[in-house]
Amino acid sequence: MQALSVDVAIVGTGTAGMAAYRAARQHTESVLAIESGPYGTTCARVGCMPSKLLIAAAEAAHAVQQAAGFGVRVQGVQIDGRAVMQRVRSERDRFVGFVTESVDSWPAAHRLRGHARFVAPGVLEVDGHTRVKAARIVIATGSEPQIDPAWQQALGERLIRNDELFDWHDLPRAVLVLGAGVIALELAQALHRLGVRVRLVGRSQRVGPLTDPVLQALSRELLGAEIPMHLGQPQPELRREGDEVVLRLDGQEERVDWVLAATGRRPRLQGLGLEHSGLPLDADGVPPFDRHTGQVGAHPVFIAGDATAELQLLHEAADEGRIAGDNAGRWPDVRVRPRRAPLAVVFSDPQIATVGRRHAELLQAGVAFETGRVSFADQGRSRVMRKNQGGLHLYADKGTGRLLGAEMIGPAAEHLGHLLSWSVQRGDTVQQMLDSPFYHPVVEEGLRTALRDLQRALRMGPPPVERCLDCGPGA
Ligand SMILES: Cc1cc2nc3c(=O)[nH]c(=O)nc-3n(C[C@H](O)[C@H](O)[C@H](O)COP(=O)(O)OP(=O)(O)OC[C@H]3O[C@@H](n4cnc5c(N)ncnc54)[C@H](O)[C@@H]3O)c2cc1C
Ligand SMILES: NC(=O)c1ccc[n+]([C@@H]2O[C@H](COP(=O)([O-])OP(=O)(O)OC[C@H]3O[C@@H](n4cnc5c(N)ncnc54)[C@H](O)[C@@H]3O)[C@@H](O)[C@H]2O)c1
Repeated sequence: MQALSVDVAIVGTGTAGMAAYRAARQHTESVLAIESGPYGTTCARVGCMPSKLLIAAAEAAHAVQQAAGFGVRVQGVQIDGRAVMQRVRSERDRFVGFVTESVDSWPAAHRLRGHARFVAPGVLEVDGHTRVKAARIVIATGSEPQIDPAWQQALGERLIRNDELFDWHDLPRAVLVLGAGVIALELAQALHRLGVRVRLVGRSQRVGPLTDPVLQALSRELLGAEIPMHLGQPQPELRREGDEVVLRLDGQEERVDWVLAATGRRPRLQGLGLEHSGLPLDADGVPPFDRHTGQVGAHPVFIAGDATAELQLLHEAADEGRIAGDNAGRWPDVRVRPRRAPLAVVFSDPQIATVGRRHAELLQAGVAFETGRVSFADQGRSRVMRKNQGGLHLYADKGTGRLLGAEMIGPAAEHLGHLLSWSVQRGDTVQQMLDSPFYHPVVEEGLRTALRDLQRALRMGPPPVERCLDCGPGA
């Protein structure tokens, strides 16, 4: 067996691992990045990018189908499933190509292929061919779908994950989506809009990530009006029949080609030999770590990205990788790094965004806060575009009026979410936000209405003017 000794070993070359590699290399040339799967990152290969490519095709189909609402009639619309999937795959491959080019540019001595696992503290064995002694280790192994093994057994290869979906060469006839979280909503709606017969089955009544009860109910109502949903089904009755899966729902049988499991992702830590690492593990088997340094206790081990079981998002993985890699490189001079305000977006239609501290987190922490609300049902620009549905709730600290967080489902949530998270990070007060420019007619005028409502709730401003004409019609 080959024996290597390095300053920093990085397990996993996804987004977090690649960022860790670059940061560690600022301090030492003795870096080894170990990868067991294909290069290219989850985000580019089977996550963010192919899902948004599929959604983009679905948006195009939906826009054509909705054109009649503007008096524009389109006849003979056809969705060419093969062409849709061809574009998804070829654009996906282009994004993956950029990533692999980057990894290929690293010195060969810095790259090792194979599955790494701890055999002792500071020692990794890679596929039985190499033993690596590392002064510092970064765990950046990502996450994997958590799937009920009983479904796997009953459905075999008809039960798929997002990974398989993006390799389709054509759109199927019918798909059952298990779960009502982020992946389920994005993919179920996209497939539905592309003409696939979709059934979404959720175990509870919850739809998507919003925790504010009013907005959670609105998510259920708005998305449930379009995507055929069966909620409150903890044990759906599923059986395989040849190449089909038969689902029994409310006494009726449905036949689908595929069952997409979108039931959450857990850190990919099994098989990593953590029991030999000398690291403490929490009840879920994850090493507790400091999110400002990435360090696990006082050990020379750092963890980053989806492997942390925290926010499973691309920008968080990149930040965590940079922090962990920099600290692994500079160890023992470990530095504390500030983190960004939380921001998460679901690319459903309407989009969903959460910013800063969510409603449930504020309640749980016993924070004294007020809420400002706006409905987009009558918001001017949203109505112009026939996107006038949804709501935005803003939460601000009583006494200081600082924005703490927001939840929304509605038009342009990806953009409003950014404005709001920047304000949360800066510590803006509601008054400072209201003093900022608002153009007319834009969706952001809806945000201004919510800010005015919040200012009134905080008792820091007058009640908002009903149908304020100097704000512009429909603001
Ligand atoms: C369908 C889908 C859509 C998504 N959409 C978005 C989005 O729109 N926006 C967003 O912000 N986020 C999105 N995400 C989340 C985002 O993709 C992840 O948060 C991010 O990719 C995590 O990066 P990572 O580096 O932690 O993990 P990964 O990129 O998965 O990298 C981990 C690497 O570690 C390797 N590895 C694991 N174990 C070992 C081992 N023992 N030895 C060697 N190598 C190992 C794996 O092979 C893998 O290459 C999406 C995720 C999915 C699944
Ligand atoms: N737009 C984005 O940024 C984006 C898109 C896709 C994925 N992601 C990331 O990927 C992560 C994983 O996505 P996800 O949708 O798999 O997770 P999720 O946590 O959003 O949703 C999981 C869903 O599965 C259900 N579920 C869990 N266990 C179940 C069981 N045993 N039976 C039936 N249902 C069950 C839950 O009730 C929930 O509806 C997200 O948390 C997110 O961080 C982000």
